[in-house]
This record gives sequence, C-alpha cells and structure tokens, in this order.
Amino acid sequence: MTDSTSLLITGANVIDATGERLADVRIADGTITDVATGLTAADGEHHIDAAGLTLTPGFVDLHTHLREPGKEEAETIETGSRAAAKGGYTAVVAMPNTDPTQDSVSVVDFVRRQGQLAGLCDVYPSGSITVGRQGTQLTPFGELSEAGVKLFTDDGNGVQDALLMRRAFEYAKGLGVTMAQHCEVEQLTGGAVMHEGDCCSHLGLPGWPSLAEELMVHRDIELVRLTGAPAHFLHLSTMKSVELVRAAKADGLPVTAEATPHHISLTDELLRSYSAIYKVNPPLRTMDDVTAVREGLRDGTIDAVATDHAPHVPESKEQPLDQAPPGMLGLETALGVCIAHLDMPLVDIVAALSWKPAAIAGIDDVHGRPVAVGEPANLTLFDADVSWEVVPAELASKSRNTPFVGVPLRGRTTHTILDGTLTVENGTPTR
Ligand SMILES: NC(=O)N[C@@H](CC(=O)O)C(=O)O
Ligand SMILES: [Zn+2]
Ligand SMILES: [Zn+2]
Repeated sequence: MTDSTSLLITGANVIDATGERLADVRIADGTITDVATGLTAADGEHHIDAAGLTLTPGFVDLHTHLREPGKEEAETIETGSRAAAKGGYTAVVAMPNTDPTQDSVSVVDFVRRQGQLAGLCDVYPSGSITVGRQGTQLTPFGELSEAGVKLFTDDGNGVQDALLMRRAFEYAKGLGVTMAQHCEVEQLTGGAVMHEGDCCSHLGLPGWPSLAEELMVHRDIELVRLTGAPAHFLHLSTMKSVELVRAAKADGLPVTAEATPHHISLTDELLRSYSAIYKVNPPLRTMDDVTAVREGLRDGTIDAVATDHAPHVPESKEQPLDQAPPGMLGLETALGVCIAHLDMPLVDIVAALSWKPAAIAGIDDVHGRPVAVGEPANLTLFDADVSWEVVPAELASKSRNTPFVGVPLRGRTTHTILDGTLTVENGTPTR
C-alpha cells in the first residue's frame, strides 16, 4: 500500500512519551483516528497484525550525511532516505558538508525539496555556521532560519575561532535556533587516524587525543554560560566530555548532547585490523569511554542517539588508514545496536531515538508525538527481540561502509509510516 487510505494496526505494544500499553491504532489521511482495544478491520482496510511488535513514534536522526549535492556516488537524498525509513526513521536532519555547502537558502531549499520528492522520510536541512564551512565568516542565520533551518553546524569540522563562535551563539539566541558543534580542536588532531591511547601507541599510528574533543566541549559550555544561547554537542565520545555535559546540565545550562551507535558499541581495538572501515571522527575510543557514554545515555546526560550516518564509496575506504576518509553508515543498524548494547528500559531507548531528538531538532510538533487520536501518523513498528546480523549487500544505502558486520544486533524495524503512508512494509521499502 503506498497511498494513504485507512490502515489498522492491532495488538502492538505501544510506547511513547506517555508510557507503554497494548493497543490497536487506526490511521486515516495521515492522522491517528483511533487508539483503543478490540478494534476490527473494516472491509478493504489494510490490516497489520502487530502482536508481539512494538509501535512507537517514528525515529528522528539528528545527524545524517546524505551527500547530495556533491557526492551522489556515495549516497543521494533518495537512497539515504530509504536507508532511514528501513531503520525506522521518519525524519532526519541533513548535515551541511555537501558541495555546495548548505550555507544558503537555495541549497537548503534544494535538499528539503529532494527529500519531499523521494517521499521516504522528512528531510530537515541543517545550515552551516560559517560560509563554505571555512570557519571565517558567519552564514546568514536570519535568512536560513526564515527558510526553516533550526540547527546550525559546521559538522565535518568544529568552529575553531572562539570569538566567531561567541558571535554565532549571540545571533542564535536572538533567532531561537541551536548551534550544534563537532567538537575537535584541530591543532591537536592533525594527521590522526585513531584514538590516542595504548592501542594507538602499540600500532605506531598518529593519535586523536580525547582532549581535542573535551577542550571544545568545555569552551562551548562556557560560551553558553556567557551568552545564554543553547548548544547541542554532536557525537560525544569520551568519558570527560560526558562529565562536562553532566556538570553543565546540573548548572541549569541549555545544553543537549548526542552519542552515536558506534561509540556505544565499538572500541579502538578494532583498528588492529588496520581497516579504514573503523576510521571515524571522533575516533572509536576505549571500553571505559564506551561505558561512560552508555551511562550518559542512561542518566539522561546524553539526550539522543544520533547515527552520524556517513556513507563513503568502497574505493575510498579501501585506501590505507591515513588516506581513507572517516565515517560509518548508521541508519539501518541504529535500533539493533541500541537494544543490543544499551542496558536501559525500552521506553528510554525509544526516547533517545524519537521524541528527545525531535525536540532538539525543533520538529516536535510533527515528529516524536504521542500515539494518540488527532496526532500525525509518523510511526515505527519493530520487533524488539529479533537477533540479526547486517548483510552489507542488502543495505538500502548506496554505500557499504558499515562497521557492524559480525556484530550481534537485536531489534529490527518491520514497518515505517510517514504521514500515514507505509514507507517500509515487512522490512522492505515500498518505493
Ligand atoms: N563522522 C565522520 O567521520 N565523518 C563525517 C563528518 C563528521 O561527522 O564529522 C563525514 O561527513 O563523513
Ligand atoms: Zn562531526
Ligand atoms: Zn557527521
């Protein structure tokens, strides 16, 4: 079914921000029209028997690299949206390190429109903080914000200049938009291919010290204290970063943070293979860091799981470690990694995948909503118990650079519903 006629989902375990219960849910014309028990399918109504499955608001990815415009050989907005839908996502925030950069209204409008044309997932373009992500001149925040941009980031790089970042926060405060930082002091990471630590010294490879991340987390927390503007921290990876954010929240500062599936499941030991599949920014860290990031998610210091889905063509990842680009796929495996690797109640895992990131993205009027009558039907249905392994050839993404081959996953999306229409049915995209 690709058109939105009436759809009935029965017997699902429904989880949303209001809690957990068994219910039947009817959807018509993009809206939830019934939530009850004992509903039966009308003549001709599409019926999904969801006994044993979990129904939640659709997932929201705060951090997706869709690569279009500029690197369509690695991913397009259509293929990335399809990967998102397969992973249970109904919305993604598209990162700005495209070519041209998402630093103007015309480029962000193009990205949003391509997302609408693909029709598989709502695509919300971020805007870059600086023109061309060059770190020297601020983009027209006012125009971009009027064009619907709510999250600004130079992701791929952090903003190195503290004065420019201070100004960015000051403008952001007036406009009600959020600055999202890729925390990396580049003077400390030149030439790095992996986490700086025992494993790195043993392999004799150039290291990316935890301090390079933590210094910028600290700087931006203090800029938030100074300006009162909100900050979101992208892909946090170290124990000390988690501690800094925990302390900032305890001080009542408006900071939020995300962690990736790979930073809660994989460590720097994987670089012993010298495979560039495991090269990522920030790098895979130690088990102590993994444990601290998981604890950050458990206690709410880290608000969201965000994939940092970063597709790269095979030829680029087959290069030696020092030449290969950093980045890993994430959209189709995120749920499976989270359930397998986070010792948290399922409701808290779904919170980190859905309504908490929806609020950070400023799209919580449409996504991450309660499963209730009158709400927009952006929903995910998944099997929380199924164990599976990723097969790269079966990915919807145009790229194959998943680090999760051979990693046990638990939990997989069966159906995704965008604005009342099935984008994924029985695990298969509908378009
Ligand atoms: N995470 C990565 O290793 N790579 C990202 C950039 C980024 O998120 O910093 C990419 O665009 O490939
Ligand atoms: Zn980044
Ligand atoms: Zn990124």
